[in-house]
Amino acid sequence: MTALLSVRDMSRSFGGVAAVQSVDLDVDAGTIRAVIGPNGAGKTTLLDLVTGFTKPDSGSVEFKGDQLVGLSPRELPSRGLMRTFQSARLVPSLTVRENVMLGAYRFTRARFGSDAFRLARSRREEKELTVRADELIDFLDMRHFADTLAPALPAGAQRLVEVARGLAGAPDLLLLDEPAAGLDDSETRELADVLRAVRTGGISMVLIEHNMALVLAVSDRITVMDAGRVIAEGVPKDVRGDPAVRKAYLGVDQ
Ligand SMILES: Nc1ncnc2c1ncn2[C@@H]1O[C@H](COP(=O)(O)OP(=O)(O)OP(=O)(O)O)[C@@H](O)[C@H]1O
Repeated sequence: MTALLSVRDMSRSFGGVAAVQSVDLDVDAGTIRAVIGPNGAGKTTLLDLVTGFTKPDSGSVEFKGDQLVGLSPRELPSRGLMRTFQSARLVPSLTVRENVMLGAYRFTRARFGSDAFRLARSRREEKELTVRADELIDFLDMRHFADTLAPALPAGAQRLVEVARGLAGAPDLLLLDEPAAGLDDSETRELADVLRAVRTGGISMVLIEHNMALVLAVSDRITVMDAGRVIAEGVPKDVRGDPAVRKAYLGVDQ
């Protein structure tokens, strides 16, 4: 089976720091791939390399058979790739619904055509986007927040809005950078249910996460990084028992 996403021999240094060194990463269609590792392991840099926010020193990224290296981040949503960020990047002057709608703008075509035509189309598209955003907001059980300005939300809820915005782009692959940061235990369990439902809906995911309960609950395969390198890869049961992982990630020597 060909992987949906295939990262090969990816490297990037910043000055003397080898943030990512010869990393391979595969994500099969319909699966969740977790990337874990201690602070500074290179997880976010890897995501930045895949999504064009950082240029690699060397390496390739194949997604649905196309090379992504050299593309700008803006080009990726229309190819079916969406991401979230480590700290929520919601637009503070917009409501939850409007923030979610932003994720779906790749579906709008109103910028083409004559003015009158454009206006009519833009109204219709705005309505479609609203319906789409509300479906996702309902899916995340956040209808009571739909008209709230994003900064007024609790931190945990803001993370979920980021996830909803990513889903609004109807991606084939959603890259999630620490979606459980700031969530309490019950919110994290809800997030696990959401991610499983998203996978059932056919969307694959890369999950960068420190919360091991979430990682073990939802991941099909786990990649473990330390100091820029992959030190282990496999199904959760095997990775959890790997001595190198326990030493590097959990700080235990047995
Ligand atoms: N733009 C940059 N300039 C200089 N150094 C950088 C830059 N981005 C990342 N680094 C360094 O690269 C290394 C990997 O950082 P990265 O943020 O990818 O790790 P991480 O695994 O995501 O960590 P965390 O779990 O804390 O988010 C770190 O040593 C970091 O300081």
